[in-house]
Amino acid sequence: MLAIDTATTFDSQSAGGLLTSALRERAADQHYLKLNGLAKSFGKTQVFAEIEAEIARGEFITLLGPSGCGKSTLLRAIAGLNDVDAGQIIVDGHDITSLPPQRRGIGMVFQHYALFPNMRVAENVAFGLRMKKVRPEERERRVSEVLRLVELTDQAQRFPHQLSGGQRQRVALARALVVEPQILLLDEPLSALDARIRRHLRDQIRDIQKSLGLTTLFVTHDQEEALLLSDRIFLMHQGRILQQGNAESLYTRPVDATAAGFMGHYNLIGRELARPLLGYESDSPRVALRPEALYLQPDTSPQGQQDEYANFPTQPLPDNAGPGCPGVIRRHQLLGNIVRYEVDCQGLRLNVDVLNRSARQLLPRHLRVMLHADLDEVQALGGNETAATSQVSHG
Ligand SMILES: Nc1ncnc2c1ncn2[C@@H]1O[C@H](COP(=O)(O)OP(=O)(O)OP(=O)(O)O)[C@@H](O)[C@H]1O
Repeated sequence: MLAIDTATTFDSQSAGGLLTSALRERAADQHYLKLNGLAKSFGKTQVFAEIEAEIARGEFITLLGPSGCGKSTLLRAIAGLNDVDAGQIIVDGHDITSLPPQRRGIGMVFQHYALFPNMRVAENVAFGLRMKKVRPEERERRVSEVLRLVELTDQAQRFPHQLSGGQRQRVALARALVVEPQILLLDEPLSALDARIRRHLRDQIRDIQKSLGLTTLFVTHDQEEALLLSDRIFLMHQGRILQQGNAESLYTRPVDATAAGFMGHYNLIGRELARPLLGYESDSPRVALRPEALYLQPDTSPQGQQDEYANFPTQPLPDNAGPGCPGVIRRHQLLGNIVRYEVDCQGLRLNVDVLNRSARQLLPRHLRVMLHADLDEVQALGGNETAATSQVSHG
């Protein structure tokens, strides 16, 4: 009896202990990389300020924003290539803010692959290990492993000038990975590549990152790339993180007009037009609506051009469709499987996306249409659209 009691007590204590340490570990994993109040200026130019972020172990984060908003400088600061004026960078509980780059355990790939032209692929990849005085047999094992990972085994003995742009960038990636970094930083690694290679390498990077569970920060100004790749996106504007969240929350719930303007080709509509145009009452000064949340129908009023509606693309209206507002097609752009129409309505030019099913269904310029909004998708926006408030939405 006593033995059983003792055993029970012992078990529950050890289980409790295990549980606590598992919880502690999980909590530490959630805050694996912390950026606390980072700020940086070059002379009088403030590049970024008040950067606050918590990144989980294994997360893929994209820093997204227009040119000059401070993405690269922030990434370089995390790598230790730039110092910061204020704030801390914490990795796994350790403050690395003042450590030199080589002691941070961070790998970085730049837009322009800085490979050594006189070294073969395998030597380029082995360089970091050589610097760390890793033994030759271990070096060889790790180089061949990482070359296999980036699918370059067959190119190991080539020189950089004998490789395509995509292959060179994969060498750069292999070079960053071979030293087994804790964090991988990618500064627009795809932007010098053509569209097809870019898509392939993008998928490859994501697969490798997932298979290694590697905490990764990726810089781009391409919103499609950000939406496709990321666990979370940090949308940057003028040196601040304007909004952070997963792709769905950034795309469908922008915090303000700046975020809306950058993320989804949103239509921004002032309060005074929201009612006549959409049939939407708003207390906010502006509302935003994605192009795919607007629907086109033939104009059945006497002014409509009945004989031109024969091939009108059928688009069932959503349950909560607005009453409709007459408009006129001004032009269209073909975006692959989407046709984006510009439609004039109440003095505004609005973007409307329609599935590109058939060339016969393309709507001609000057056609009169009715425009209906999906009222469930209307986003009311705050007043100060350029304010750099940071909203965290893990949604
Ligand atoms: N070494 C430097 N000295 C002075 N100003 C700099 C320096 N590096 C960057 N800047 C300035 O800091 C601002 C942010 O630059 P940064 O390269 O971080 O932006 P970015 O968002 O990465 O832009 P891009 O997408 O064009 O690369 C820019 O105004 C740039 O001119």
